[in-house]
Amino acid sequence: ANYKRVTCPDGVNTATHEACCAFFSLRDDLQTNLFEGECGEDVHESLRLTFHDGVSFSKSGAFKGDGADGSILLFGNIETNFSENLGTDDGVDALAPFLTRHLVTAGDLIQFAAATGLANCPGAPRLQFLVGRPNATIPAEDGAIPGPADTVDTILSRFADAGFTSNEVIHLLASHSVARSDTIVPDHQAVPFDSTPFNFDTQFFLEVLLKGTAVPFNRTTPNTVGGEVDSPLASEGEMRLQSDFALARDPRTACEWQSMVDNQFLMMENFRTAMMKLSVVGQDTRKLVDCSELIPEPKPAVKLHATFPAGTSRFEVQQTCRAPFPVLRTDPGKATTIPECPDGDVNLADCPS
Ligand code: HEM
Ligand SMILES: [Ca+2]
Ligand SMILES: [Mn+2]
Repeated sequence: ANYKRVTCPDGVNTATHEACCAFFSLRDDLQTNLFEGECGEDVHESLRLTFHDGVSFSKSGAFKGDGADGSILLFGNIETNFSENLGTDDGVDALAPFLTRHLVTAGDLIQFAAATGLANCPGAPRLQFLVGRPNATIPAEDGAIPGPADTVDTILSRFADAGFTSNEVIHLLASHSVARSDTIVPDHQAVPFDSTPFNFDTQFFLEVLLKGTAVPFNRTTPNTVGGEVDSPLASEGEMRLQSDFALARDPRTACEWQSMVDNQFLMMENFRTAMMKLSVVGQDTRKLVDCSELIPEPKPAVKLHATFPAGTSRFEVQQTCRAPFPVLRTDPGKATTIPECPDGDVNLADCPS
């Protein structure tokens, strides 16, 4: 019965299964020495690794690899060079030391770092966490991860081959509510995808639906090769991915996308459920042990309702789904700068650590 708890070798903690014991000290180490209790860059990068590790899997056999097996950490010198994995070397470099300090597998480490770190993001769901993914023995293959310049057809078929429905693809993109690009805008890092990159809120789903007008940093044209299109908040420093733009408007996915605008709890539940799947792609779940008890209770949402950023309104919504659009307030005043640090600071150079 599951009420029996084991005492861990550390003599302090108890757990439902001894396989969970290694994660107490890992959790403290990650929170203290990497995430610092915040929803910052290292949390975002860790969360992104779950995608680049897991979606390399292929049901059809078109690509070799065992999915959420930690291959991107263990074969980082190979996989981080794939063009769609541009920028993942940051997350790999950040997590690698934890692999040597703790007796856990690389696949478990990626999922644990993502779930633990995400709990620092206000409004995030508490993710399931299973233990026991064997270490990857081979690297993933190049070409398996869809990129931001890809068509909706390409993206949906690649995700389908990894085991995901089109609805689940949209659910996973809630991750882009806590996301910034380091590689697409030339000479700029940490360029956000929504106006609240440190909050797991529905602003992302709203803002991607607004009419794009320009690209950030006074450039004249988007980096289309890099998958960039015009953003609605260029003067605030926000950018937009072509893939997000297209998925928000495609007849196959637009209604699923719109359904999460101003629906915090639906977005949380959708993401939690889709992440249960992403975290075990290619794995035999019968051999995994549930250690979800190790995942902290996430910070509550600070902004329950989506708002039109100052200067925008429902007239800028490019709606292709026929369902009624939620009625939202517009932020008062003039457009404000998007914070660059989790503590609200607007200068990247001043972020802690
Ligand atoms: C259609 C599929 C997807 C595409 C084309 C895509 C593309 C991208 C791109 C181009 C970046 C910016 C990387 C950089 O320049 O630093 C990014 C960032 C990010 N992506 Fe995705 N992504 C997709 C799906 C996902 C999924 C499924 C997840 C996780 C569940 C995810 C999580 C993230 C996160 C958290 C970041 C931010 C990383 C950071 O701030 O450092 N993405 N994505
Ligand atoms: Ca956000
Ligand atoms: Mn980054």
